[in-house]
Amino acid sequence: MNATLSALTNTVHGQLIENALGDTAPNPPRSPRHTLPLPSPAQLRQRLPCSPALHGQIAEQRDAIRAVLNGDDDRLLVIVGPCSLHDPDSAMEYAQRLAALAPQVSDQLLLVMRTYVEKPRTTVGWKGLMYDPHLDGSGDMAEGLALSRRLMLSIAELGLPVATELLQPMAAGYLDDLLGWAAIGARTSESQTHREMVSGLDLPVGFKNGTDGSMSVASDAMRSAAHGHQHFGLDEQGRPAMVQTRGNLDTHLVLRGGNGGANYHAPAVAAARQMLESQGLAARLIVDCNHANSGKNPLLQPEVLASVVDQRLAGDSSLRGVMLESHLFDGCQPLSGQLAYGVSITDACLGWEATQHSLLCAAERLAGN
Ligand SMILES: O=C[C@H](O)[C@H](O)COP(=O)(O)O
Ligand SMILES: C=C(OP(=O)(O)O)C(=O)O
Repeated sequence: MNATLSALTNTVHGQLIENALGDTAPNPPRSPRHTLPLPSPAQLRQRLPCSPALHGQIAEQRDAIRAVLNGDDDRLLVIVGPCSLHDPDSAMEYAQRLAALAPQVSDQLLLVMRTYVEKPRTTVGWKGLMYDPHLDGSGDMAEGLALSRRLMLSIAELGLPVATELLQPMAAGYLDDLLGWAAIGARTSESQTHREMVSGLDLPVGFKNGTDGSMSVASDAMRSAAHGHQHFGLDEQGRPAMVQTRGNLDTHLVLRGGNGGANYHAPAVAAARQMLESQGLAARLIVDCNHANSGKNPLLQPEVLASVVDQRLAGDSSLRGVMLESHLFDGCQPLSGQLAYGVSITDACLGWEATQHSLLCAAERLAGN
């Protein structure tokens, strides 16, 4: 390994780019990139298979989520869990708690676990378990893919529907058979490549509004993804392929706020609904309670959730779901030194106790108690 590569593997995250590109980096690599082989999606699926029973469960969960989003089931969809998974033990402890809560609220809420293994970064930072499972910048993506798939399988085996953000279209084939729901994030809703990918997925997908608050990038995305496409992609064996898709009608808008502030209050929700309807799209909305809707203060998420419940009780049936960023404990921590157990290393989260309390309250209020 040359000196720059070894500096990359030994350096704390956040310093990586500086060390790789900075003036002081010894022996910069001659080639601007270096490649290492990865297994194909088919190889990983064969190594970590989804059993026929689990496959059936996931198909039923997708239909249940579709029924909520279409309004055939008037429960509220709740996509809840860590901003990112970085430690299998705390991820599984969280999943076990959520799986125990799910039946207590299932008359009113359909719980789905955020199982996020890829993180879009504003500039640079840790990009998720799939990219760097050892949390040390070594970028062991082969292990990252396997660990991500193993975790999703274990969470699904607890009976929970699994949700993730699909960020790298080439990586979707390693995991998409395990998903009940997927998001396209605020930074990629405008991307044609992501819209093409969604058009070939057989699952409900939420497009987030842009980081600037623009809702039209998401409605354009919904219209694009509803169409069939022909696009460049990979087949199951990882070979370059022309992919032909059928179009995905199970998409919706996720309101996450933007640079101008929150967009979960009734006037913004009404504007979103009107915009969708004026374009011939179904008015199906999910409110992300964190990000710009909480001003990145995760402890405000219960207030956002309570507002969605108020709006539902006042008769707004376009609000079909919410998303919460929640971990075992409140807050977040930098990725350096000894990490505290159950605390996010990306966006700050709401701790489990407050999460459970707000979901129980929401269920009780929706039940009319
Ligand atoms: O939810 C996650 C973050 O908001 C997103 O990944 C961007 O994070 P960053 O601005 O810290 O890079
Ligand atoms: C990155 C996320 O959100 P957004 O795309 O809204 O910033 C997320 O939900 O993890």
